[in-house]
Amino acid sequence: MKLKNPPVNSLSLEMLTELVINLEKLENDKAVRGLVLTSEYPGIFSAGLDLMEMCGRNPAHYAEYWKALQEFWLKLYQSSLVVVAAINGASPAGGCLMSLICDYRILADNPKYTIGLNETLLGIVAPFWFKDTMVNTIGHRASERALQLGLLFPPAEALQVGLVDQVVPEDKLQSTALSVMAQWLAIPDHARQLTKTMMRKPTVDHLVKQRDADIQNFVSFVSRDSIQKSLQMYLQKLRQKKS
Ligand SMILES: CCC/C=C/C(=O)SCCNC(=O)CCNC(=O)[C@H](O)C(C)(C)COP(=O)([O-])OP(=O)([O-])OC[C@H]1O[C@@H](n2cnc3c(N)ncnc32)[C@H](O)[C@@H]1OP(=O)([O-])[O-]
Repeated sequence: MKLKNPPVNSLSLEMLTELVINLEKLENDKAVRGLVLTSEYPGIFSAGLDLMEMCGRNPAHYAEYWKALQEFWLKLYQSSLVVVAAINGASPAGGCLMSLICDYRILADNPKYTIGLNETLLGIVAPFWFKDTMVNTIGHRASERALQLGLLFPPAEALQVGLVDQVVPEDKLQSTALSVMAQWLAIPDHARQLTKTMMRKPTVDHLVKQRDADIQNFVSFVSRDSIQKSLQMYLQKLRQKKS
């Protein structure tokens, strides 16, 4: 599956909805057992959550957006398919989250392709289920440091901390993803799927139990004037960088 939402594959409401629909289609297709997730635009895997969905909208919109994000996370994190992320570009914040909920991550070796949960740099806070997903991947201490500092790791560091499983030359990314997929598909589906469920259930339950409270929390957080100001300033910085 190639992510294709120009210019930066941000996770807009529409994009999240499409992703969930397409995942469902693939999961219902008995001929499909695995999915390689990559970007149509080499250089950018995904810029993460769409800042335009979080700026200057009303509370009902924020609630709808957050619910769609939760839905996507729940769907992909619990997918019966083997999901390999072939990360061919920058992967900040929600882009990193999307890779973390796959089963295996391969990052193309390019110093510009950084990955991490950088929310604090925007003056916002990664929610507990982003944090849980990261802790499950790289452990508590490394997550605490990465989250507080909003670290975006270049490939060698991402590999060292365990945020990705492999770093390969850019032209080997797709072939590596396919050989990793073959290795995972050699395992009987039912045993692998039950094991995945067993490993991920506590993290899933944590969110499922608090879904509504988490939505309320996001809505009141993102509606604050101070947060709106931080997000606007960050967007302005992105635009200035461009000019
Ligand atoms: C509690 C909440 C938790 C939050 C989690 C998140 O994921 S928060 C998200 C955290 N995400 C980040 O911190 C990542 C921020 N983004 C980046 O760091 C870079 O865009 C890049 C490295 C992804 C690509 O670099 P590049 O030099 O190739 O591209 P460029 O920089 O020139 O951008 C092109 C256009 O896209 C625009 N735009 C960009 N991102 C977003 C976005 N997320 N959304 C919407 N729009 C976005 C940008 O403004 C510009 O628009 P313009 O001026 O044409 O109207």
